Amino acid sequence: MTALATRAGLPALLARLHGTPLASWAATLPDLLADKLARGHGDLTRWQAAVDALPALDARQRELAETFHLAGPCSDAQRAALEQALKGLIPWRKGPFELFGMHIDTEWRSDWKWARIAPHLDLRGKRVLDVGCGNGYYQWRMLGAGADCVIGVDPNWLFFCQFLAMKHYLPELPAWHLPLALEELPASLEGFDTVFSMGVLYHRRSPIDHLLALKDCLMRGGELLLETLVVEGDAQTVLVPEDRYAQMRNVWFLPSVAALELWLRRAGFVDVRCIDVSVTSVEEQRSTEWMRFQSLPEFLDPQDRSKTIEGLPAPRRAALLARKP
Ligand SMILES: Nc1ncnc2c1ncn2[C@@H]1O[C@H](C[S@+](CC[C@H]([NH3+])C(=O)[O-])CC(=O)[O-])[C@@H](O)[C@H]1O
Repeated sequence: MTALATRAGLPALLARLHGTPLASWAATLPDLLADKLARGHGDLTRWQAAVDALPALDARQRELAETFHLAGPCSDAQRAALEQALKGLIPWRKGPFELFGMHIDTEWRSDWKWARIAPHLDLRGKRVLDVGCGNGYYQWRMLGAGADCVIGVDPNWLFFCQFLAMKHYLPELPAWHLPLALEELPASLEGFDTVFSMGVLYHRRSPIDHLLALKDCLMRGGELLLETLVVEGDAQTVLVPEDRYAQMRNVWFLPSVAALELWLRRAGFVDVRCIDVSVTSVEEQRSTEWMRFQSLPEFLDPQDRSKTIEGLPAPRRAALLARKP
């Protein structure tokens, strides 16, 4: 097993999943990951070096329930080394993270989204899958909400390395990040109590197939939390952008909440309900020192912030809960 796979905590993951419906899948992961790592990504060596440069620090105080905050003894020299290593993993999109007196001011206030969603969930003792987990920000917050273990999948190698940076300080916590797309999981895993898909559906060309794949990961009675971009309208309203949406190229389907509820029911979910609809503000998504590219303020029409720069409805996101019967 490569050093990176070991650092990703695969041996502990295999031990954790022993005796569960996920055990046979887990057994395939070392080879799968080794194969992925061999093909890697051009920048992976640089990002890996940044993770390797993180100073050894004891995060003896941790707060994951209310926010992400780690603290413990840290000299000025160690804090400078920490900052340099973490800046080697820029851009930081999801967060914020507070560690050893350093604040990573990420592009997104992901804590705001979590505050809207978390009160509607009971994750205590649950085995959770976070599809499109990004850098794992929510995985740590899910543990803070009492989840028993959280596996995230996301094919992005930078986000994988950002996750490893946090795991460096929380090595024994039951969170794992696998650099895989949902489509790379086997059919009918049926091993999770709760599955999250946040910010992924609109990137999929076949949204109903995405819902079916998420259902396949759930045990009977398990719960899906689906969060995605929506538009206003009735059960037959869906926006398909002609080209870009808020400058993003790979956006396909933006349904209304009613249409999304219908899709979920057609995909075989029950107890479908919308728990939140929020228009994304320019305070929630913006450029920062840790993400210097353009962000939402530049993607909206400067004369009319209710529209994107392409003249489409500005980002509005809905979170829905649904159960697998
Ligand atoms: N097929 C796929 N399988 C798994 N992951 C994928 C796939 N396609 C894209 N991704 C990943 O899905 C994430 C979408 S971001 C949401 C992050 C977090 N969930 C959030 O809710 O902030 C979008 C946003 O900013 O909302 C990216 O990290 C992709 O690499």
